[in-house]
Amino acid sequence: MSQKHSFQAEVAQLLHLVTHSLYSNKEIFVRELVSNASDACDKLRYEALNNSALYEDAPELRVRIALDKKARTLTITDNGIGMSAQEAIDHLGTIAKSGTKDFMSKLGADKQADAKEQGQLIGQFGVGFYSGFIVADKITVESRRAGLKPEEGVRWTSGGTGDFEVETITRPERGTSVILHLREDESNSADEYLSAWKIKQIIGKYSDHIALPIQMRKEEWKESEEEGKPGEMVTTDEWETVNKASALWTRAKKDITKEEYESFYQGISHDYEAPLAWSHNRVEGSTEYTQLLYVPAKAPYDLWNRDKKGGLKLYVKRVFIMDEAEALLPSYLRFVKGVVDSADLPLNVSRELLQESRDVRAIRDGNTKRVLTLLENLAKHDVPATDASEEDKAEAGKYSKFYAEFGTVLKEGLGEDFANRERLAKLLRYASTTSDTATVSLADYKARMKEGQEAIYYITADTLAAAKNSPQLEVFKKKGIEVLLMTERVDEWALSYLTEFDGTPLQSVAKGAVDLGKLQDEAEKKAAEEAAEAFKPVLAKLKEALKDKTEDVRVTTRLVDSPACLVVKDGEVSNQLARLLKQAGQKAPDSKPILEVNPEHALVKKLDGSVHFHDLAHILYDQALLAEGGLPEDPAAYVKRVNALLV
Ligand SMILES: Nc1ncnc2c1ncn2[C@@H]1O[C@H](COP(=O)(O)OP(=O)(O)OP(=O)(O)O)[C@@H](O)[C@H]1O
Repeated sequence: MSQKHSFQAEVAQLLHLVTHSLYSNKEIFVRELVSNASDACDKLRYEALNNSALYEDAPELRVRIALDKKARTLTITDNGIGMSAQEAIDHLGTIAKSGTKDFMSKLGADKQADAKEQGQLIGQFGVGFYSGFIVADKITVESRRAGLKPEEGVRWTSGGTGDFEVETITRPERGTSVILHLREDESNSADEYLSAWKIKQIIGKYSDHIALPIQMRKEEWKESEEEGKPGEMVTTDEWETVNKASALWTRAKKDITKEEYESFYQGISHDYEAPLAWSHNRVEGSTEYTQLLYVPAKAPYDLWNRDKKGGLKLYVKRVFIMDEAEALLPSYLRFVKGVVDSADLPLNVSRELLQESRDVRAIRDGNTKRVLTLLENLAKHDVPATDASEEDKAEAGKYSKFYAEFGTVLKEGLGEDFANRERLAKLLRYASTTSDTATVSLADYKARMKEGQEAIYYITADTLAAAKNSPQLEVFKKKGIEVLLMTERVDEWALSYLTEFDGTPLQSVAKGAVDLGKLQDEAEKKAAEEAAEAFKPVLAKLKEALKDKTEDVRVTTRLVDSPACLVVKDGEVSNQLARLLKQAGQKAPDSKPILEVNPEHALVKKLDGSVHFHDLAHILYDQALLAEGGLPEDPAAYVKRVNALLV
């Protein structure tokens, strides 16, 4: 008796996408189904650690692929953990991963994305089992969970539209068979997957690294018995292993090709693109492990999400233990993908135990160092010297590409990883008053510093345009002093952890009094002091008029063309960050800014003795706020005041 069930809405949606947008990359279904089969064997091996009876009489784990040209089926069979009827209903009818669910609804809402983009996007999540429907118009799954009786097997059938059927069957052998009934259409393009040669080629491409043997029926050349007729390849009953069947990371580096490294990455990450770089090492010493770490070329759409599970696949002595072992990397490196195989951890290690293990801490430190070294190498060769080797030239541009994708999260490291702060600081890149793109390193900046310059100057703003045109920059521009322009939300927070670089302090040009030190000559200093002295009575009146809005009003030399600007005290959060915090509904410190005025400006000069003093004072303040991207507290009052002066 079979029972009908409906797919969860998201599955139906995913299935629609799978069949409509992945046609350009059909063959990935082999990788996905073989990877599920291999996972099922990993799970069995893991559960059997405590219950060896689960192996029944078949301890040799393997995956078999059988082709039936007449029936037009391709069957992938594993003798792994298998599924009970309820598990088949739960796992093959719903999407458990909440990330994928969110993503599906986002994708559904974004009608702009074309089919190819959608294909690439869903590829990031791994469509998994459902990818079978790219080539099949019906899938039958027959399974029996290890430990259950033969009569407790299950058959799951679906045409990949709204529903699926489930019935109980007798299945003596443990594990799962996924039977794909290949799609029949005008071109019968799915037929190519009935060719053993084709399947072997795909396995070579995606699944060579799978540690289990993947077997297919051996084919042999048979001469024809009839005279004059040509011979042909015939399928024998014998199974042969068609993959290398050794975990890639356990092999020696020199025996692994670039293509193998890349396809291994694609297998574990579901990424369509090749990785940007990788590092593969066997670490010996007090903690022994193998690490294979990849930096992807593209950031996932939810990279910013600090709660997103990142992390590496953890193996202990080649036994798969868990995915997304986040304890193996700090959060700011959550984009790194790869594998760690430890020789020391206990096989029954849990996520909780990982957090406390000293070995894990040593592995995490080791992984962090490796990734930083990898990035440093990319950075070093980003712009190759003219006499660089071909190998070095191949690395050109990779760091810029990396930084554009992942620079923002790397910055989180300043606040998170104190031990590596200096190394991280060297990896940072910013736009500056001499470069619109984020290519200036702190070391480049230092090398270009003016004679007598004592600080690395920077400004934070919402946009590059706002940063570039900010009044606080005027004196720096006039004197030809470079200022770093920072426009990311994380910048100010991150820089609060980096007060100096290589012995030179970092100084926000919007915080504290401007002190150009030796960059200002004596005559300039004297003129400024005199101007301040002469301006004292006006200042006193200004302070009084603006006492509710400002902490202080003072004369400045940082302005050239603008009448006024707002600054905050050293060590306080900038006005811009305070606004961001408020917008995000978070508590922002309620400190008042300091208004700095330019005594040389016509508008400021006009203040003295003006009948409109009060209005002018408020306009000055509101304009300073507008100039840095803020809004007057009472915009209507501002407009009224300006208009009163205009008419
Ligand atoms: N061959 C199999 N043996 C046992 N269980 C399986 C098998 N194939 C799939 N499953 C079960 O079905 C679930 C869903 O599979 P699916 O491939 O859609 O997603 P996944 O494997 O969890 O995710 P991903 O493929 O992105 O890693 C699996 O988590 C597993 O529980």
